[in-house]
Amino acid sequence: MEINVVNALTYEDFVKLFCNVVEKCPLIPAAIWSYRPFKDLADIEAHIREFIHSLPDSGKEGVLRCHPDLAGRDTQSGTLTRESQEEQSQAGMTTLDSAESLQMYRLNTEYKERFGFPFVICARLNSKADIVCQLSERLKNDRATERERAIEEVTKICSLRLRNIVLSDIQTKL
Ligand SMILES: NC(=O)NC1=NC(=O)NC1=O
Repeated sequence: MEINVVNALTYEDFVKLFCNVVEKCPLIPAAIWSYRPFKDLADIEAHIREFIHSLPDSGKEGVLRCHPDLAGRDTQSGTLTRESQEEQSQAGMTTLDSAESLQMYRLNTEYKERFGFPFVICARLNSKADIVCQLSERLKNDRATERERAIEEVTKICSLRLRNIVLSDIQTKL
């Protein structure tokens, strides 16, 4: 899809297209619409990254809290967003055996109790083993370090979701 097609979108169509590039945070495309016309896809990504990095710590933690746990309640009950469902199933999070599920539940719970927000990682770029390893490793971080690390993962998830939209045919998305 040409960037000039994106730039020509009405506000409503722009937000409808990009509403979930950051999980359950339609405020973000609603806000960056003000920066059109965009030079290219990287320009859209840069504005989203800038918006998130300019948030106060509470805002960043709010963005993180909008993410469903990996292999969590939403995954079990099938209430994930389409994007999360695809990402989690691709990382093997939807076909864990009972021991793996219990391990993810315990690690996610420990992580949330320690940091006050859920563990977030770009599932498309990690295997099941990577995710367990990262979750165990990142538990050792201090809160400020881990908040930034998790936000880094949010921007990776966002970049992949943006590419998926912009590099596919826009007409099928509206
Ligand atoms: N807690 C999470 O990391 N959730 C997710 N990561 C993804 O890439 N998709 C998700 O739903």
